[in-house]
Amino acid sequence: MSALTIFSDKEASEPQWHSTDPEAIQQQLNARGVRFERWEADRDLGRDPAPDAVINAYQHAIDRLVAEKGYQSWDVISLRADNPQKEALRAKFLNEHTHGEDEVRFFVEGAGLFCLHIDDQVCQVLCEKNDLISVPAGTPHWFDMGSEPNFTAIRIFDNPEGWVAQFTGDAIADAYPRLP
Ligand SMILES: CSCCC(=O)/C(O)=C/O
Ligand SMILES: [Fe+2]
Ligand code: NI
Repeated sequence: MSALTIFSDKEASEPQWHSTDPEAIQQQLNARGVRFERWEADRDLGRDPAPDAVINAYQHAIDRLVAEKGYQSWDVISLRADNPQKEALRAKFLNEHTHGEDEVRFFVEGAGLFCLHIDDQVCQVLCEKNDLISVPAGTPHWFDMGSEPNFTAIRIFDNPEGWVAQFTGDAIADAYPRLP
């Protein structure tokens, strides 16, 4: 179940707010400039889907986002617990970073934890299958896929190059809860 937990960025041990209600989550995130919607990820992709198969299955969703916002490129990130690079990839995304464009992700399988550092708060969004999230350009954030990753997400970019990040060098992520 999707969830949002909000902390102060100075106190990681005691959440200020928590909900699993999609409407309440949406309200809190929208108020901070973050788009959060429940879309329909209803295509059967098999156990380990090839990126092209995921794109083909969800071309209609990509087309909708491109028509709305003019996005220029997209790719698929899909990780399973048997991926030999899972620890390195987990560590990479656990570093706080920003992008020069909105971070648009459509979860079509599994789950992952987006942690958004907005003003003086940290918003931890547990994104699950069906969730569309768009984090404004320049928002410091990190992402936890957990020790046994299991998710497939379509990433949509506002540039032709795809994923480009600037790491902030702030170790804030180390203080906050992670997925098991
Ligand atoms: C579900 S996408 C996770 C990886 C990524 O693209 C990113 O930018 C995390 O912050
Ligand atoms: Fe990111
Ligand atoms: Ni909960």
